[in-house]
Amino acid sequence: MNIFSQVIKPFIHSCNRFFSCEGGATGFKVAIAGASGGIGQPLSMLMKINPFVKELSLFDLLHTPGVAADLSHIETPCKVKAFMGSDQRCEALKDANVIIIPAGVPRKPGMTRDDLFNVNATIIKELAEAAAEVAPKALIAIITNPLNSVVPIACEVMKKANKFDPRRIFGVTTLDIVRTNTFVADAMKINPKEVNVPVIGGHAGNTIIPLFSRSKPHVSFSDEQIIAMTKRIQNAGTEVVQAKAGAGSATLSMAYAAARFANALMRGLSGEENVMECSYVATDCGEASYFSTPLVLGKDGVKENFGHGELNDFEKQEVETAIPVLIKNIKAGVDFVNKSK
Ligand SMILES: NC(=O)C1=CN([C@@H]2O[C@H](COP(=O)(O)OP(=O)(O)OC[C@H]3O[C@@H](n4cnc5c(N)ncnc54)[C@H](O)[C@@H]3O)[C@@H](O)[C@H]2O)C=CC1
Ligand SMILES: O=C([O-])CC(=O)C(=O)O
Repeated sequence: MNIFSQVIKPFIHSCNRFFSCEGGATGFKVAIAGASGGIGQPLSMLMKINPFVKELSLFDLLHTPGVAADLSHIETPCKVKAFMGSDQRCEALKDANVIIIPAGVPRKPGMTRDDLFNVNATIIKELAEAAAEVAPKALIAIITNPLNSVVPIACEVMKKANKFDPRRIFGVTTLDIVRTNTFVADAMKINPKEVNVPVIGGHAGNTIIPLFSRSKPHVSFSDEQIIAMTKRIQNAGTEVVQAKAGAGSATLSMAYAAARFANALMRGLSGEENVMECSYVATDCGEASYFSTPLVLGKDGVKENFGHGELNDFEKQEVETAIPVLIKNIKAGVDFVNKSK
């Protein structure tokens, strides 16, 4: 049996949310930092079988030669290269079109995402410094937590290096959308592929704001159902952390979500029109200087930021609650870079 034509190709066609490439397979270099981890390994596999990817550069402090050797046997044209240790960081990222960053520690039960700041802030700072030097035009998709703070860290580093382009740095919030679509589809007893609900704000607790008023298809949930579902989405990461009972946080669903987002970035890069995803980016649309909103993606990253658009009263209240939390999270990231001159 030919695994590629009989298994992977049909799988790719059935997953059009993260494998459609209408613009044609131009062939991009994708670098993954944190490639040996719980997210990094399945994400690397999904990139190896993505038709847009011609070169996959795997970077981590550990184990990348083994991960790369394993992936390199998959029968797709994409070439896989391994880079291990801090002294290979720059070589790994050099001239990448897309850099995806799941490097850093995950939560254990009882921890908040903010508890990861002390370790992960430095990791993001070092990776952003390397990207500024060797891949200043890359689209950078950051997964690492606390997302609300580390995206500002990457942007501040780029500003210092005079390489900042707000269109090119993204906090990946796609897992919140993926979860919302799944939970809505379950409640409506329909196929999740038919559901699309934007999720705005940030990526921690009550900064995660699903917009049921803009759900496609329209949902007619009661106020109680909306409140319960919003709380479940805001707590979904913790739900996985508790279920894994000390063995980390969401990895497989996150790898899926990151693959969907990276594919959207590459669809935009390849010239496809009307590619839309929500992501946490630098913005001047509101009170918080970083906010996740629906975006159109193009050849230079963000082509258009729609802001959060029209909200109902419940959603307005959720945004008001989120803003001071986001402002505090953003300040922590900005201060971290500016204090460690
Ligand atoms: N944005 C989101 O929706 C989500 C974010 N996350 C976050 O993603 C991050 C990674 O999670 P997992 O993959 O489960 O963790 P993991 O511990 O399984 O993997 C992290 C990997 O990063 C590597 N790493 C550590 N320091 C590094 C450095 N300086 N350079 C390159 N690689 C380095 C480690 O060696 C390890 O292989 C965590 O911070 C977690 O909180 C997790 C799920 C969802
Ligand atoms: O909850 C965590 O620590 C990981 C994460 O961000 C998520 O699953 O949404």
